[in-house]
Order: sequence, then C-alpha cells, then structure tokens
Amino acid sequence: MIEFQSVGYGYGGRTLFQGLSMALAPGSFHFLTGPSGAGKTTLLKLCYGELVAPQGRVMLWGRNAGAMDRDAVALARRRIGIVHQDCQFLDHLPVAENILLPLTVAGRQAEGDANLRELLAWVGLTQQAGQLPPELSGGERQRAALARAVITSPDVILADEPTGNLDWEMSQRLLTLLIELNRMGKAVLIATHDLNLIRAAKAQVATRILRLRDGRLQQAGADL
Ligand SMILES: Nc1ncnc2c1ncn2[C@@H]1O[C@H](COP(=O)(O)OP(=O)(O)OP(=O)(O)O)[C@@H](O)[C@H]1O
Repeated sequence: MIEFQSVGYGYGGRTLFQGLSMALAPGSFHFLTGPSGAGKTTLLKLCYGELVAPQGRVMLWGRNAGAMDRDAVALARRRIGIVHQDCQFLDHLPVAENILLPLTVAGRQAEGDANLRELLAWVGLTQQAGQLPPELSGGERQRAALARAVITSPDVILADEPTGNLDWEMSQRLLTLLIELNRMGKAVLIATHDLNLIRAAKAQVATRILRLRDGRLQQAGADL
C-alpha cells in the first residue's frame, strides 16, 4: 500500500536520510524507532504525502506520490489514519464532532452516527463525547486522536509517539486498540522511543522493527 523505493530526504541542504526502502503491506505491524532527530516524523510525513521525496520514490497504492496532483494525494490520504505527536483538536467543538471531522471533510457524514457510538465506547470516551478538548486529560486526548484517525476505517494507521506522556496502563490500552485494528487487516506503523511498548507488542503480534539511525533504515529487533 505504501512503499519507499530508495527514498532520501533532508532539510535546507542537510541530508537527513537516504536510500530508504520499506513496504507497508496489508495486515503488517511495524515499529519505527531511532534517536531523537533521526527523522521518524519526517518519514511519516513522506508516507502520507505531506512531504515529497526529492530522491527515490514513495509509492501510494501503486502510484508515485511525487507525480500525483493535490487531489490525488488527498484521496490517497483518506485511506490513511494519522495519530499526530501533538494531537491538535478544534477546541470549540465537542470531542464527538472532532472525532467525526475526517468523515465530515470527506462528505461521508452519513456513516458517522452508526460508527461513532461504537468507537467512543471502544476508546472509553462515551462519557466525554460532549466535552470540549481542553477539558480532556492527556490520555483521553490520545484516545480521542486515535478514534479520529480510525473513524474513516483507513487501510493504514500511522501513529507518531501515540503513547508519549501516557502512563503504562494507558499505553497498554492504546496498544491493545492498535493491535485489534491490525487484526482486522489494517497496516499499522508506530513511531516510538518506548522499548517497553515494543516488547509488549512483540509478545502479542508479529511485528517488524525498523530503526532509523545515521541516515539509514535498519531492521532491528533481535536485541529487544
Ligand atoms: N520543517 C523543518 N525544517 C527544517 N528542519 C526540520 C524540519 N522538520 C524537522 N527538521 C529537522 O529534521 C530532523 C528530523 O526531525 P524529525 O522530527 O523528523 O525527527 P524525529 O526522529 O521524529 O525526532 P523526535 O524523536 O525528537 O520526534 C531534526 O533535526 C529536525 O530539527
């Protein structure tokens, strides 16, 4: 679904990484790890067409993202659910409406009500549906961000440090939700520094661990 073919990227003439190749196939579960500043968020942005690779090719469902127009990128992006590192919401809209926003934007409001109740229960936010985002705790915000990322039933879920600042119990809960989605056939890619989270996932699901380091992408895992 998403494939990197010898991808390179840098900012302001400084090479961040090069020669990156990987593929996110249906039902795969990847972790992306590596030191701070190695380029994990940048790699995720290349996956969803926010950035265009100046070197190599990023293929989205068989099409070169670099050759796609904005509409085509927007369409491809609708198949991708993204949990951003800082999970921003529209603070004047209740949590439920924030979660529904990707469907509203896609003109698919009709599907919303049926899915919303189930999804709210699934992420444990039924009681908070009518609250405004600033009234949520950090863990509740993370779960709301996950619900918003999956309301459109995307084929791929990309999560950037989804358990940052969460306690262990909450991290486990989020991981369980992502594993459930993966078992439904979604491809999942989680960027994280949290080795305990990776170990917990490895005990439950077949995972691939990618380590971005010194501008290269390595398969890791044996040492975890
Ligand atoms: N828009 C930008 N303009 C210039 N440099 C940037 C930009 N975005 C990121 N960088 C730089 O690129 C490098 C990689 O950033 P990135 O956020 O991809 O790393 P990361 O591995 O996700 O880091 P962390 O684990 O700390 O979140 C960093 O040195 C960062 O300062």
